[in-house]
Amino acid sequence: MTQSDFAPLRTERLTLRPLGPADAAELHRLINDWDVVRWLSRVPFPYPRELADEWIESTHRQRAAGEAWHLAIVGQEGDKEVLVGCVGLMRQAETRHAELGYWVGRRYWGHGVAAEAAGRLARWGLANLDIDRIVASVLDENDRSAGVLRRVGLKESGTGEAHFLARGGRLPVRLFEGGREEIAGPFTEPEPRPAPIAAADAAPAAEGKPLLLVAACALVDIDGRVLLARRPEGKPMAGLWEFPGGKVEPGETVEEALIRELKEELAIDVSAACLAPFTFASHDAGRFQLLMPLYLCRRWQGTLTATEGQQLAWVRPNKLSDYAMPPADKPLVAMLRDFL
Ligand SMILES: Nc1nc2c([nH]c(=O)n2[C@H]2C[C@H](O)[C@@H](COP(=O)(O)OP(=O)(O)OP(=O)(O)O)O2)c(=O)[nH]1
Repeated sequence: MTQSDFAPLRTERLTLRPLGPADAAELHRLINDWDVVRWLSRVPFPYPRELADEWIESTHRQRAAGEAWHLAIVGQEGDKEVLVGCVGLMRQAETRHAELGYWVGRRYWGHGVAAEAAGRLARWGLANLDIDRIVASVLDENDRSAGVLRRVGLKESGTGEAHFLARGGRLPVRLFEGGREEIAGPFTEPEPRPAPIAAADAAPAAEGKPLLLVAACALVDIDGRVLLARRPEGKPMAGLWEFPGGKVEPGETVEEALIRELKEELAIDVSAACLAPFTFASHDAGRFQLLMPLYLCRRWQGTLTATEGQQLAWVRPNKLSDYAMPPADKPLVAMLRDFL
């Protein structure tokens, strides 16, 4: 397993990348420090030099197995890249959550490095892993780390106990957790555009909210499977699976918008004649009312490609509910399952 199995994640000041054998000496120098280790539950003190090599090796195995993503936090000092600390996500498959952990070398404290790195990895995890929540815990008196978690968007949810290896016993911890809405951003669009129905005599949307018209399509393949696409990191509801499509732009018909979106997102050509109206979603999305006609389409031209790097999945109708989807889509899934 090489470092290239994971594309580095970047933030304004940092790079999060897999650890390599060449990081071991510096990692050991940074972590073999009581002021760092005393806050960490699974790390011994003193920290043996060989453990750095063994642990780095194990991070590759865990990533390959889809169990944990431990990454180096790398910063820039002049034109030199320096190891600053580590950040990790450990997945709990049964409960669809991942535990967030991090540490930063003492000389890099006080610059917001931990929140920047942990926030990036948490958002990446929610958008790309099969998880719905991020959890974390901090030693009771670790206010600094509690502040980091709050900045990432996690909320304090209770108390517990954890074993602290270097302290040789169980100690009280504060528990934190957060989901997509808190960590990856609000579920609503940042700037609701004016309702596409702009005519003075158009019916006002519920409660006078702006209406967001979104065209969506269930592409159905020869085996009766439906295509779902995963909303990428950075968009509202990142990590949820949806029907391909997008907002209807001013001046477009719903079909024109869908044909454009399917071309942009999937590189396929669909003709209006192949778009069969199926049903629609009408959903109160907070600041706007979402109105989403859903079409069925079984014929298209071109090789279906994820042009925006989004994850795609062909899903049997009876498996659709295994995929986390936006709340507006829930009734559509049931209807599709009955129909297909
Ligand atoms: N395409 C699609 N959008 C959905 C579904 N369910 C659902 O709630 N939505 C919502 C999410 C967004 O608020 C809105 C679609 O917006 P979008 O951001 O995907 O649209 P777009 O492709 O035009 O994106 P952009 O150019 O603004 O980035 O509709 C669905 O199944 N498919």
